Amino acid sequence: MLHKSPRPLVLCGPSGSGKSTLIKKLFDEFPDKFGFSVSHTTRQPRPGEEDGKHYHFISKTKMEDDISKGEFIETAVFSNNLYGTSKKAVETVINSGKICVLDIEMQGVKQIKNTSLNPLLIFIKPPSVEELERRLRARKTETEESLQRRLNTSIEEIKFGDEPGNFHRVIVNDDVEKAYRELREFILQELK
Ligand SMILES: Nc1ncnc2c1ncn2[C@@H]1O[C@H](COP(=O)(O)OP(=O)(O)OP(=O)(O)O)[C@@H](O)[C@H]1O
Repeated sequence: MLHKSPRPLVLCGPSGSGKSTLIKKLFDEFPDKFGFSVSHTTRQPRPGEEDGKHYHFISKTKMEDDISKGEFIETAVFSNNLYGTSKKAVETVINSGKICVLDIEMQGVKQIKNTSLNPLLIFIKPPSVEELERRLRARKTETEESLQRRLNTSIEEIKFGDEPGNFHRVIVNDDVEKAYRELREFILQELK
């Protein structure tokens, strides 16, 4: 018998809002249930990031070439770098029988709404832009310039997240355990 695959999950939110932290908790608790759609990016790896696990790190020319061949579901320019989800990345997870989890930004969400993927859309919202700045500074992954770019973009992203109808759920990541409980309950309820 054919089984319809469960809806993919999309987590979106400003850089530093806590998407990776929450996704990691979900994978730690349910290693066999969820699988991560590994995005492509032209940005440099951060310390500890593995090619093929956190991202597929790719050159700008190769990525532009693959985009023109129609290999991507969504692409975005963020902080001077290209990001995107390849059709293959999502297929790999779905074919493994797991629920596909995508971490994508605002432009990608707009594009994915026009596909047949029909994902559950979750916005991870920081308690404030000031707190977002504190977290990004504490993470020590950004230069002053890329930090400012991320903070500037976050204002528009938060507006998009708050707009009724754009997401199925908005989760404020104030206390991380509380945010995770809310995420977990929402997902398990929706995917029952
Ligand atoms: N509720 C929280 N309270 C305090 N710090 C947090 C909280 N959630 C996440 N953090 C910390 O904030 C930083 C940003 O979180 P994280 O890297 O998960 O964000 P992100 O949304 O995945 O960012 P990016 O889009 O840049 O990858 C990390 O150092 C993380 O440990």
